[in-house]
Amino acid sequence: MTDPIITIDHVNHYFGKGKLRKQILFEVTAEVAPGEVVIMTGPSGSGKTTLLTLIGALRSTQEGSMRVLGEELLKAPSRDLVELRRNIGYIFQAHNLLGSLTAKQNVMMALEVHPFNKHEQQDMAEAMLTAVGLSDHINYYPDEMSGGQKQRVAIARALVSNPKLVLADEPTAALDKKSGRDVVEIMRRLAKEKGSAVLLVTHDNRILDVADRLINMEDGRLTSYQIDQSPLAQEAGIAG
Ligand SMILES: Nc1ncnc2c1ncn2[C@@H]1O[C@H](COP(=O)(O)OP(=O)(O)OP(=O)(O)O)[C@@H](O)[C@H]1O
Repeated sequence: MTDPIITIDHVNHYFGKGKLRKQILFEVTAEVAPGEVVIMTGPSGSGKTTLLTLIGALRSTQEGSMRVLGEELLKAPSRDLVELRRNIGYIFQAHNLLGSLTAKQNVMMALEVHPFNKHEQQDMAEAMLTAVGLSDHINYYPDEMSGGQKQRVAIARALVSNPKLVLADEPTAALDKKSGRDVVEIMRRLAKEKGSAVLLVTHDNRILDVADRLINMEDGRLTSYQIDQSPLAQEAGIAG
């Protein structure tokens, strides 16, 4: 059997010091396999983003074991974390595009640490922007694009290097129904074709069916559920 891309074992996480120290994650245990698309749902403030940033090596694991792409993150030296981050595609809420660069140049930046020449980088960036529906905006600057278009550039940037792991926090929040579906379909295709794992956090019940598996965070504890038992689906009256 192939190794999981993510293995989380009894992870606890705390914010604050001394009397203000507060536990946010409790004994979180989970695995994500290559090629798998996992969607994490859960109420605001339940710890989803905290877990995503721990998995993405953007925050130090404090307790428990966190293995990502074969690397143990607990007590890992920072140079290993830097290396690991190159193999992860991040789509977070603040899309952090560089205003002085065009859409294509922003996407090409993600290829700089990879062994492609300029010409290949340009072709790959254009192909990925086309895949997210931005073929007409390749040379636009962020200021000239809508929120949804900027989000799509950020998604193209995260996916262009075919990362083994994609972590996405509300990737469809700024998108209309069709664009939202398109981008999650692109992520799903990447997972299936390249054996990458995709873990995405969403409140968008229109995309839950894209997942192979659903997990739910509540008060810092993680549980699995079936799509027809989804708390979001039930809320929206689409259960069953
Ligand atoms: N840097 C921090 N310092 C202290 N507390 C924090 C910090 N970051 C998050 N928290 C707290 O940790 C808890 C979990 O936050 P987190 O952002 O992980 O939740 P979430 O499930 O992603 O919420 P949302 O769906 O609103 O994004 C919240 O109570 C939050 O206030």
